[in-house]
Amino acid sequence: TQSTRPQRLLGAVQKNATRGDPRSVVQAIDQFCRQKEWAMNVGDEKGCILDSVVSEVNPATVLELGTYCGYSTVRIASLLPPHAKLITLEFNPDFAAIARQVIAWAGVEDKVHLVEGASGDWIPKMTEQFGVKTFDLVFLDHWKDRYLPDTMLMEECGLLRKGSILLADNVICPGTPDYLEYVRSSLRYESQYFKSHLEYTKVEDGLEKSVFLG
Ligand SMILES: O=C(NC/C=C/[C@H]1O[C@@H](n2cnc3cncnc32)[C@H](O)[C@@H]1O)c1cc([N+](=O)[O-])cc(O)c1O
Ligand SMILES: [Mg+2]
Repeated sequence: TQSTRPQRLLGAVQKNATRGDPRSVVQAIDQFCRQKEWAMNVGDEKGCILDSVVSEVNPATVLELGTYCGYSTVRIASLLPPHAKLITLEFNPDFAAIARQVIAWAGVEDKVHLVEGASGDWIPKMTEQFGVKTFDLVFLDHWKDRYLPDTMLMEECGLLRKGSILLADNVICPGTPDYLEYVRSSLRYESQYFKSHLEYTKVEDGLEKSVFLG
């Protein structure tokens, strides 16, 4: 039977990356996406901005919405201090299965908790299920029409504290207009746009970094 793109991406990781070396996994995926098949990873250019925000925040608790194949999961996890926890939500079981293997190949599984399920169902259960009170950093990269409702849900569930950082991918392409309007106009956020390009292309895209002011 035909393989899927995520399966071919995993194959490229197992062929070209060194087990236990997260940066080589990131590099292998970027090479696969540039030379073989485009895939919706945050990519190398926006990935550097992601890296700088993660390093600056030095978070103890991170939530990622939309694991896909685990590219940004591995990128973030490779920069986390010991004992830090990254919870990543993915509701597509096929993508989750690939991501688990990518995360394992990178050797960062001890820092990552991949939850197979929908953000809308799991955000209200974060505290009771994982003992997380608030998130220091949230990376939004799932369906673009879920960014705003899930942000409001995180606020309602008390998962954001004064200083929590939201970092959102694709605010230009494919675009998240309602989310962008909200974080840029709300008095409860201080927002900043990092201009970049859509992964592996010359099309404009960027990341929006929003600090929750409490
Ligand atoms: O559509 C894009 N991303 C959607 C990503 C979606 C991923 O998050 C999961 N998901 C969705 N809601 C979920 C709720 N809960 C859990 N997982 C969820 C989906 O199963 C998928 O694995 C996208 C598109 C382009 N593009 O150029 O077209 C570029 C990008 O960088 C992108 O991120
Ligand atoms: Mg994206």
